[in-house]
Amino acid sequence: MNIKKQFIGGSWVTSHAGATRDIINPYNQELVAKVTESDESDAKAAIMAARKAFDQGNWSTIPAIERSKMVHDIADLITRDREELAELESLDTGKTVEESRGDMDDIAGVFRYFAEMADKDGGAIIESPIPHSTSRVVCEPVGVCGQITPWNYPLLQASWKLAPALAAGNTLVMKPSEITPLTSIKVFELMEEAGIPAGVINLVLGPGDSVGAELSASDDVDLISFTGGIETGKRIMQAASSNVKNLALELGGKNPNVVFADADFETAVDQAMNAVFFHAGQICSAGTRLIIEETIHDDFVNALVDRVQNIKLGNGFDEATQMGPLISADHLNKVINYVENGKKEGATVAVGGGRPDDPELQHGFFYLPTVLTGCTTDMGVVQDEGFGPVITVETFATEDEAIRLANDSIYGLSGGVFTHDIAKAERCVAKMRMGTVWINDVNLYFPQAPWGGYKQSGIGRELGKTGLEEYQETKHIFQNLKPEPVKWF
Ligand SMILES: NC(=O)c1ccc[n+]([C@@H]2O[C@H](COP(=O)([O-])OP(=O)(O)OC[C@H]3O[C@@H](n4cnc5c(N)ncnc54)[C@H](O)[C@@H]3O)[C@@H](O)[C@H]2O)c1
Ligand SMILES: C[N+](C)(C)CC=O
Repeated sequence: MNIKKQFIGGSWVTSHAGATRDIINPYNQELVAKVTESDESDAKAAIMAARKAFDQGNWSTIPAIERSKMVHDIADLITRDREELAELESLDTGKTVEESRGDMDDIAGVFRYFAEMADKDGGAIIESPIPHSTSRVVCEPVGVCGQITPWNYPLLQASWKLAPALAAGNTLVMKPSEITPLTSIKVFELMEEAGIPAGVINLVLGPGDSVGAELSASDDVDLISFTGGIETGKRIMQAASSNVKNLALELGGKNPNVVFADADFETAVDQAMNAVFFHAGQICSAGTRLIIEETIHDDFVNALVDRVQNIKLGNGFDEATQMGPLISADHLNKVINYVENGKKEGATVAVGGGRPDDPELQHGFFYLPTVLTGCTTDMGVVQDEGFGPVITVETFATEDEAIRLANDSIYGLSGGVFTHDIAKAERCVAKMRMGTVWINDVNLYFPQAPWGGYKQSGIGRELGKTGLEEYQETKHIFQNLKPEPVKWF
């Protein structure tokens, strides 16, 4: 089996130490690929390549329209190789190929969106309050960007960083999750094919505590953009303080989905499932906290249980499969313990609550879609991000109580409200402390709208205009048109 390599300074190279890592299919634990395993010295080499390319200016100073064209070309290549990319993503993560195909379309859309933005805004003229002067603002690239991504949406999360960084004229070093590097490797091949100059894009493959830590701490990195867990985010924030790097953090969520009794019942049940069981709940914005008006609790839970027990688990490559496995044995154990703790805290398992019996699923990291009732905000299972196919159910009697429960979290990534009463929905939305709130829908995101968290769900916003601005420095340029001595001294 060929060993997949890292990409440094325009060349595909094996790691300095020669170590390798096996990439495993979480559906059956079969070997999918072998990749080179980078270490700190590889990260340093990649940072130096990005630094040199930035300082030479052969990307940052070319006309923005040329950058725009090349970022468009990357989108076209992703569309050309959509099926191959989708299959790689499913082999690596276990998610259904149908979901992966949707991801690839979203990813191509992200590159197109930022390609369009690259040459649209040349800055602004300011009305100077000083006579005989001009004042203007221009945007420049930040410099060398370190980009660290998680395993749950490997290429989607990478695209939210790669596309705006390139559009804005930066150079970069990306480190995907060591568990799921395959689509990132492939997209670096496509970016090379699109003609991105050597040194502008660099890819290192390896663990977070060495390679990722080097990117976060290096004085030659100007910005670190991280998507992943809250504890890692805190470590990166500390490391980034070494040279006061620009910092963007997209962290976890424990997202409420508030359902009022006047909501369309079928839709709310259906969407409560979509909120949490896509990709086996391994979604930062999964609606894992169902908060239902108490008058409909029993009917709602019964309807949910009826449907949840029919979710078809299996191989993501099988058209009939609705939910794949969890990412790894470690993560499966974490979800098992999370539910067991919930039971000890007093939660009741309405459906699921363990591994499936099906002999065909025994080699994969499967966990049954699970509904826990009788939950309260003081429980760990309600407060902690389990990152599995597990939904907790709480009830409320009044609108104020619903909002209080929804906001009772250290996180603030996203939330949903289901009601026919638009005024009530707007009142709730205004009080919900989250970066994204959906009314009568769940889990929607698109390149035009910003994405990010309140509270401990992160710092900054990806996507939208703000997604480009994260990769830009703003410079004010003042010019005195009638210079003469001031004679203050
Ligand atoms: N807010 C969002 O948009 C968003 C999107 C996707 C995932 N997430 C979050 O990601 C988490 C799941 O992903 P994960 O388990 O891969 O997260 P993780 O924090 O374990 O790892 C994420 C990345 O950080 C690297 N890393 C680990 N330790 C590091 C260190 N000390 N320094 C630098 N890098 C380090 C890892 O190698 C990986 O590439 C969940 O909490 C989820 O909510 C958030
Ligand atoms: C940001 N999103 C929803 C695409 C993936 C979160 O894990």
